[in-house]
Amino acid sequence: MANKDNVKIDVKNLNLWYGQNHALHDINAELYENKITALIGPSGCGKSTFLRCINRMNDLIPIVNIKGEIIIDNKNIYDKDVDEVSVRKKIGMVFQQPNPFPKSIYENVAYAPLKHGIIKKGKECDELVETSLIKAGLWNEVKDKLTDPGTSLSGGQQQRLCIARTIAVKPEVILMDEPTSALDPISTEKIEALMLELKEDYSIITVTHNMQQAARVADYTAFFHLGKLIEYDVTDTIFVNPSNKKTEDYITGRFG
Ligand SMILES: Nc1ncnc2c1ncn2[C@@H]1O[C@H](COP(=O)(O)OP(=O)(O)OP(=O)(O)O)[C@@H](O)[C@H]1O
Repeated sequence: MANKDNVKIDVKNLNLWYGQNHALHDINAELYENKITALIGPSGCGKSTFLRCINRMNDLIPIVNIKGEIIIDNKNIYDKDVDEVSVRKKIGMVFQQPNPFPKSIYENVAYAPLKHGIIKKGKECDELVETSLIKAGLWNEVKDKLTDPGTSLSGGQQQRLCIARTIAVKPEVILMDEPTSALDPISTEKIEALMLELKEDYSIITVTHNMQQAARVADYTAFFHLGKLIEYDVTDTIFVNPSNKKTEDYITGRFG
């Protein structure tokens, strides 16, 4: 796959084991800046595992063993001198189930930037909360009730709140693990529109079971099967003219 896009994340010979279970096999891929990359494939093929490698979330699981490199801005994030907290600040994550903190809407967005010392309380913080909520497309719906609990919002609003919370720490990459699978079609549409806006500022990697969603939003699509990256290309090629029979079978619904 030859193109002019800038590489943001370079994955080299990545292997991962959960104890004896070899879950990722020799993954090599260049993921691009200001693009949306969709990870697709049947259940258990390793999509979420791969996604979690990109912000070192698998480090939290004791039985995990990882070999290989993930190079972001010329630095392997698995090098010994890299601490995983700084990685997670740079690489934000949005989960399948919206998971606001049991705090107000305002505090959900302000908590991490205050904790990391990115901003001070007061005007600076108010501004960051506002711009993050605007970018997440939620400001107009919540500006008059910032002290209400985050959990009082609808599921779709909660997911946009989680996106605002992620943006507030100024990441460069946003990982999304099935961000719309718990949402209704209208909320899904809003999140997809938001993803297309956000890619102007961030590189987005998203796991999805929804083929239409991948086709609608992703610039690139990676098809995984049994822990292997079978095919990775621009989305149109994957959906219209895949080179691997397994990809074609999956896309056309013959398995998975
Ligand atoms: N925390 C864990 N501990 C042990 N094994 C795990 C863990 N998480 C995932 N696995 C195993 O790793 C393999 C890949 O799972 P993973 O969740 O990455 O797949 P997936 O493609 O995201 O699946 P799904 O679409 O169902 O979410 C599976 O065999 C799974 O059982």
